[in-house]
Amino acid sequence: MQEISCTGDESQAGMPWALETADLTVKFDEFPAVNGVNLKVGTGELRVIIGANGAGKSTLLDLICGKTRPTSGTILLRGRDVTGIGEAQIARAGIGRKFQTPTVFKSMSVWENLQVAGNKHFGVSRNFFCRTDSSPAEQQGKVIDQIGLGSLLHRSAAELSHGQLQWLELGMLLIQSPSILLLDEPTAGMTTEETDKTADIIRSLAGNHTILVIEHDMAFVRQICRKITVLHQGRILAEGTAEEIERNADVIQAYLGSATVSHA
Ligand SMILES: Nc1ncnc2c1ncn2[C@@H]1O[C@H](COP(=O)(O)OP(=O)(O)OP(=O)(O)O)[C@@H](O)[C@H]1O
Repeated sequence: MQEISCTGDESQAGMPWALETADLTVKFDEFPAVNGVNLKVGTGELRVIIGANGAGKSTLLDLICGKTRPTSGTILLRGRDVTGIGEAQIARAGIGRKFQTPTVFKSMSVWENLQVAGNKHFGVSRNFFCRTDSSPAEQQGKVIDQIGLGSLLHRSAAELSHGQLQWLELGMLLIQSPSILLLDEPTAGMTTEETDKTADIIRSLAGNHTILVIEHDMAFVRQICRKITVLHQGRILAEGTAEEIERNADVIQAYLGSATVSHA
């Protein structure tokens, strides 16, 4: 397994951050759901975002992937200002978002789902979006290994377990070779075994992809052990390792000590 810095504080050696937000804010009817967020994520870093319900985590990802336009502030991808350019263009710039609810085609097999995602990518947007020199077949083989569904390729997606569906959806995203992956509660509803496997998959992807994960399950967060950003009422409350965050009095008061933590 590839070892990367736990903190993400490694020097960028003059290189722009993979992802940087400056004073990022969105207001809904004057309510600031995300409020002046300054986030810096290094290339290949695995960053976890935690916070109580309503802290602004999903809205932050919505802003980064272009689903929601900010009221003010900027979003830079590798130093390029992509603020307000829209979801499709952000995807072409290399950001892939996985939501909680899988959107696979249940009537198709695992293989066919990967084919559809691959064809869409290699057929239409390869020139804009591709981050790999692999052929479509090589890319598909690599992704099948990454998500561990090699023995289920001809199984109908309708027959997959919840965890297997989530991995398939992740594979459909990976086939598009995004440089930045945004994962919204990737272990929601999973068994312990599925959660462990998901941790392995995500850890193995870090380094080659910059990854932002929203997660409530602190045991899982500790397992993937990377720098954590804590959001509270739309603002960054704290950043640090799991150990630092779990000792932080403000975080304990605002989040970890509350009953809103689902699986901690
Ligand atoms: N489109 C919208 N219109 C109005 N308010 C919104 C909208 N989207 C989000 N909000 C509000 O912004 C705040 C942040 O919501 P968000 O979903 O980002 O929180 P979260 O941290 O992801 O919470 P959870 O863990 O429950 O998913 C909440 O108070 C929510 O009600």
